[in-house]
Amino acid sequence: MKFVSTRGEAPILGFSDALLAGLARDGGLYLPQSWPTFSAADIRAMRGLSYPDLAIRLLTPFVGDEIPQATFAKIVREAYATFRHDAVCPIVQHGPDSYLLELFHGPTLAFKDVAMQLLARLMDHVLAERGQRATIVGATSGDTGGAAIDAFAGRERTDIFILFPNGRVSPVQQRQMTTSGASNVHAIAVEGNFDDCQALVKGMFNDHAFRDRTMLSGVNSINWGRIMAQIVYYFSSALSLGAPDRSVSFTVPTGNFGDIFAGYAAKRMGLPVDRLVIATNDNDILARTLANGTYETRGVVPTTSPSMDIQVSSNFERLLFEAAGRDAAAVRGYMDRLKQSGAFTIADDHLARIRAEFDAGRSSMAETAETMKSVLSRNSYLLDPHSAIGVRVAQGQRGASPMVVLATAHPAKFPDAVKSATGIAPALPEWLSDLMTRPENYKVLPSDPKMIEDYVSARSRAAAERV
Ligand SMILES: Cc1ncc(COP(=O)(O)O)c(C=O)c1O
Ligand SMILES: N[C@@H](CCOP(=O)(O)O)C(=O)O
Repeated sequence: MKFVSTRGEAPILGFSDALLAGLARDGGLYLPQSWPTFSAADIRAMRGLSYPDLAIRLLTPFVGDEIPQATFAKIVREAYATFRHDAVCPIVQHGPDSYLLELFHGPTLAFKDVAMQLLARLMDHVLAERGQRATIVGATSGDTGGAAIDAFAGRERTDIFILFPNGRVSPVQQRQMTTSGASNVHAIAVEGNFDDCQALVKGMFNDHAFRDRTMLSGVNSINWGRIMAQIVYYFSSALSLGAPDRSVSFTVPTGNFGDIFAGYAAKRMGLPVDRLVIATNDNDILARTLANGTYETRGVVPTTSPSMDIQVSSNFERLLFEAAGRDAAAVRGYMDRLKQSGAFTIADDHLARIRAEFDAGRSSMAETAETMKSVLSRNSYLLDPHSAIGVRVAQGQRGASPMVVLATAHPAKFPDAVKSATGIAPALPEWLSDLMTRPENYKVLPSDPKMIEDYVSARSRAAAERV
């Protein structure tokens, strides 16, 4: 399997190189050159597989022979042994034909663990085989950072630098990033919002001299390895609801568009997915784009679902590439207009293809709080604010297929928002019970590309080896 950039001007890479590259050298995002597909009979034969076995079956076509099958299987099993639920990503029913896909049973209580536990082990393996070190950079609105730090802490071949918006993540999220104590972990509180952090990370990738000197690699969903791993739970949940003999719809709390793009990938691979519904908070750029065809950035508004306080939704570029019939020049045109004027209008035929697969809705902070309260009184189920956005938006959808809402985080990550909506302060699980008293270690830096690069460069062992 080879991987191509959405902008068509970067080298075509094999799996291991795409994994280490993160962002393509032309600023684009890697995608498989063609989608591996599974027939209905293939999918039927997946029924009853454990989550790790399903992951091995679905992901092997992407990995190919670059990692020996037995090694890949061992890595997958180790990654999912870190989860506290036997099913890894269980589904629970919360209404007639309505289900929640619980993605928060990993070490840091958010869906990011599903991909990150696998990605860290895969990168470690590839780096060890090559005898190399890498410098990992990531931007986070709260959950990616904690998951990445948990997965990479203490790993000999990587130094990890996570940029988070100072004062805009929940206290639990902040401490998951700042209390690891591992010497290869560097948490950086940036004076700015998530989009600033993401722009700084992309800027480091686009500075090719810096990129090459530090052996830069990324763990945001710009990395294909992240999306790939997230495909599996679309299959696992749909299989348990009768796929491939029944179609299933999904509503996905969305920010950077990585999670829902994994649902789109699952559909391309043969899973009978009916509708993919984008659920946004007040930062509703994607809901507006689907409604009026213009992708237009506005200022980020802080909300009670901080992980989704995002305007520049990176993975939408992958969808544009697909909707444009994989026309990289069209994607470059859209991205140039975004850079120049903060907006672009999607061509009618591209928009029609997007609307054929996706719907979108928005939940305000008041609606989200009201949903947390009503689901608690109706189902005795405590939602986190991000999952509540999914539930709220799904309520406005009508269709013949069962609706699965992705429950992307545990309520204990956002105790203030949950308490103010429901009166209940959710407790952290026992393995995190001392989190709020552990000593913190992080650096506050301005949103200044040069200062961030200098900070990373001075602490990167991969860069030191190149001096
Ligand atoms: C809890 C939670 N829900 C939803 C999202 C949105 O996911 P995505 O960025 O993949 O669209 C995020 C972060 O991205 C998150 O942390
Ligand atoms: N919500 C995310 C934002 C980064 O998204 P990613 O999926 O591209 O890593 C977070 O919690 O950091």
